[in-house]
Amino acid sequence: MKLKFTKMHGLGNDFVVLDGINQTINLDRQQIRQLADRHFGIGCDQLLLVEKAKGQADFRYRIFNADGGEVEQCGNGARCFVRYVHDHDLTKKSEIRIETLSGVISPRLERDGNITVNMGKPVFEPKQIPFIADRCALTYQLEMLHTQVTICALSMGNPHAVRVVDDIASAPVVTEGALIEKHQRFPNKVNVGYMQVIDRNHIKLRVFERGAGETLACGTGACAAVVAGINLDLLDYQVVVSTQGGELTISWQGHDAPVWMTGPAVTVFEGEINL
Ligand SMILES: N[C@H](CCC[C@H](N)C(=O)O)C(=O)O
Repeated sequence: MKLKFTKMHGLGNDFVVLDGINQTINLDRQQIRQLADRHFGIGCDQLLLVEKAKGQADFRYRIFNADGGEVEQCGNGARCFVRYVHDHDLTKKSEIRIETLSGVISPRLERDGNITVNMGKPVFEPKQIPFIADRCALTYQLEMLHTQVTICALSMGNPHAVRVVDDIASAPVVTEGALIEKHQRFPNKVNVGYMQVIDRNHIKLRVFERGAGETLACGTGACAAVVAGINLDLLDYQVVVSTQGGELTISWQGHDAPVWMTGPAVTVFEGEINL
């Protein structure tokens, strides 16, 4: 099967984007893993599928991690999605509504080339983790680590666990992140963010992503970290998030307000692959 694809990234979080409107796409988990493989395939953190909307939105947006699992949300991917549908003449609108497994989000192309996305409302998930939730901070014994770890567990449509650390460079992102990702406290596994607070309007962030490992940037992870930081009274309502791949601007007014994310989206190349 010949498959046309577009290679894109949002701050180095990279994607294979497929047009499921003008070509029929039926990939199984193994085929997605193969496309995402950086040696035997194209290579990406996530595969994004553009489809016709099922409801009133403009498009359906499906997201698959490099391990082949389909997930609820991807923030960097949402910015690439709107850039893609514009560049491929699938829409003339500068703001679109896209259906995801966790609801409808609306990315908007800005005049400066950046993209702003209403990422929806954060949800704190004490109910899913049987521990006493002190605001959003859950302190519990991580059996595998035999240490006391304090995290904020919340959802941006996809699950996130956020830790505040003093030094992002030495944070145990790959070792501890891999353990928390699959910890039994998170029945659907979890994305693990490590946040260093620089000041009330600036953090540094690294994320060990569920189903992909550490990525250069994570959009929903940036949203989750800012929400957690505001909730812990460490941050003001608008924050620059410095990731290894570049900067995102995240804002959240608190309570029932949605989280807003602004950042870039880049097309690297178009290609075709025999699968
Ligand atoms: N690994 C995530 C999906 C991709 C999220 C990330 N790439 C973003 O930009 O939000 C999960 O399993 O929920």
